[in-house]
Order: sequence, then C-alpha cells, then structure tokens
Amino acid sequence: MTSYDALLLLSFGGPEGPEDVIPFLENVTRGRNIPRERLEEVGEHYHLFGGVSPINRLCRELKAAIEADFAANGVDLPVYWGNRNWTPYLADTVRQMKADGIRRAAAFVTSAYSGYSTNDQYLNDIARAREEVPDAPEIDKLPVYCDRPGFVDPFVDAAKEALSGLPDGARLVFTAHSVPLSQPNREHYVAELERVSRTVADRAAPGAPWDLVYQSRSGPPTQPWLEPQITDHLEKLHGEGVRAVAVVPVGFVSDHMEVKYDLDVEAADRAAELGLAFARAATPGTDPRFAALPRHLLGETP
Ligand SMILES: CC1=C(CCC(=O)O)c2cc3nc(cc4[nH]c(cc5[nH]c(cc1n2)c(C)c5CCC(=O)O)c(CCC(=O)O)c4C)C(CCC(=O)O)=C3C
Ligand SMILES: [Fe+2]
Repeated sequence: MTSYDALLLLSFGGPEGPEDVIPFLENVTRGRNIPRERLEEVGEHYHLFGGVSPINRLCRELKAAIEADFAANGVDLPVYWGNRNWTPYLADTVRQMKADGIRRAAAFVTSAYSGYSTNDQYLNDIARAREEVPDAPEIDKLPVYCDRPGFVDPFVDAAKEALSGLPDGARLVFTAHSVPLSQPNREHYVAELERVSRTVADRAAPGAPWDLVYQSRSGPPTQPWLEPQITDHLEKLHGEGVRAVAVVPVGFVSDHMEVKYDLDVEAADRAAELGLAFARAATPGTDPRFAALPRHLLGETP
C-alpha cells in the first residue's frame, strides 16, 4: 500500500520524574523569549503531578494502538517513536532506524494543524535530527489531519458526552494552545481551528452558539498572543448569564499537561469560583478511529 518501510510517531516529549522537570523546560524554551517566572510557574504544574507529564505514557499507548491497528489490517510496518524535547529524543530514534536498515519513513505527528508550532517546527525537528545521523533515512511528515474523520469524529462524540452531563443551554467552548500573533502561519492555524470547531459544534449541538478560545499562553505580557484566554472567557460568559460550559480541547490530540492542568485544574477552578457547571470533553487519545489515521494517511501515499 505504500513505499514507506516504517512509521515514525513524532511528539513533544515531557518529564517522567521531578528531576526531569527543569532540564525539560530548558529544552522547550531554549532560544525563546519566555520569562523566568513563567518557567517556575509551569514547573509547579508538573510538580503537582509528581514531576511526571502524562505525554510520554500517552505516546506509548498511542504507539501500541497504531501497532494493533496495523496488525489487524495487514500493514506490516514497524512503528518508531521520537520526541522534540525529551527522551526518546528524535535524533536517537533516527539513529536506531538507520541501524535497523530503515530507508524511508512516514512521520505521524501528535499535532493535527498547520502553523509554526503545530507543523513547521516538527519539520525542523526532522531536518535537524537527520543532520545528526550520517546517511539518515528519508522522513516525510504525513499531511495535516485536522479535518479527517479519525480526528474530528472522536471530538464530536466527546462533545456530546460532555454536554449530556450538563444542564440544557450549556455553551460549547472550543480551546487550543495560544501562539504569538507574530508567529508564522498563525492565520492557517486559526482558520483550521475555526473550521474544526464549527464542524464539531454543528454535529454535536446543531444551531447552538459556540466559541473558540485559547489557553496556556506564555511569553512576555507585552507580546500579543491569540485571545481570548479561556479563564477570561468563562468570566464573560458567566456575566452574560451562561450557567454551564462544555470545554472541547480541539487543539490537542491527547490529555497531556496543557489539558490536565490548564483545563482540568485552572479552568475548572475558575468555573467553580464563578458557579459555572463545567465539563471537559475527552481528546482522541487512543480512540481506535484516531489510531487508524496513520494507516489511512499512509494509504494515500505513493
Ligand atoms: C501550538 C502549541 C501546541 C500544540 C501543538 C503540539 O502539541 O505540539 C503545544 C503543545 C505542547 N506544549 C507543551 C509544553 C510546553 N509548551 C511551552 C511553550 C510554548 N508552547 C507553544 C505552542 C504550543 N505548544 C508556544 C508558542 C510556546 C512558547 C515557546 C515556544 O515558542 O516554543 C512550554 C514552556 C513553558 C510555557 O511557556 O508554558 C512548555 C512546557 C506540551 C507538553 C505537555 C506535557 O508535558 O504534557 C505540549 C504537547
Ligand atoms: Fe507548548
């Protein structure tokens, strides 16, 4: 079905113990203009969870789910996994692929959208890792998949499920990671987020109002980022008489720290203070429809 001889799962990486937290944050923010206080604050989020981000476990589970999907559908390709910011580092994975005789791999990235942070930076990661490995395998990133049923359908079900536990008239609030307004290709990222949010809203709660908001901003306060921030938005909705919100994290593929802290702790606490009923929709995670996406995308490659 394809001329690729491996699939590479490419992700962000996260700490797996308290001693990893600072070195991980240093890796993420190297060469970037992130205030020291923001780093200390984010470090605390990780320490609340024992210094362990869920993201590496989620990647191991997704890798296993993709392998199961391949096996069940007669796709005989090995699956490798590498990260940008923590072990297993991508360059080490590429070195292993080379040692195993892999010549040409397709990369499935744990980010569904166009834009710099969500696409271009992963292309840079691949280029940099390949430069570190003599005679490295070719690696092509699979296409942006935010509009694919394997990504959208699990969110539709999750949005319905979140709404089902809330009183009538609950507002659907879609959320994604904020980025600086100056970030290259930001307009593509935003256009896709709006499109996915509209699709999910139309299917989960036809005709009901919905909003797209942002979370997890960092950077200096003087630098403009995508807004509104979810916590400010919850206050605004409350002021308008909304009494319940279903938050749907369409910007992410799994329940990593930006979801487990910034939504399940920070946004949920703000909602509780306001007296807003709050439900957070699940992310695709290891949904079999999501785990089948790499196979579907590979099926379209020459
Ligand atoms: C668009 C986007 C995604 C979604 C696409 C994708 O999934 O890739 C994403 C995902 C993630 N971001 C993550 C963690 C962090 N991101 C940071 C910083 C930043 N993120 C940015 C954007 C995004 N980030 C930006 C513009 C910055 C500023 C610095 C820079 O321009 O790079 C910082 C530094 C501290 C802070 O400022 O928060 C941390 C620790 C984790 C891991 C979570 C875990 O451990 O479970 C994940 C999945
Ligand atoms: Fe981030």
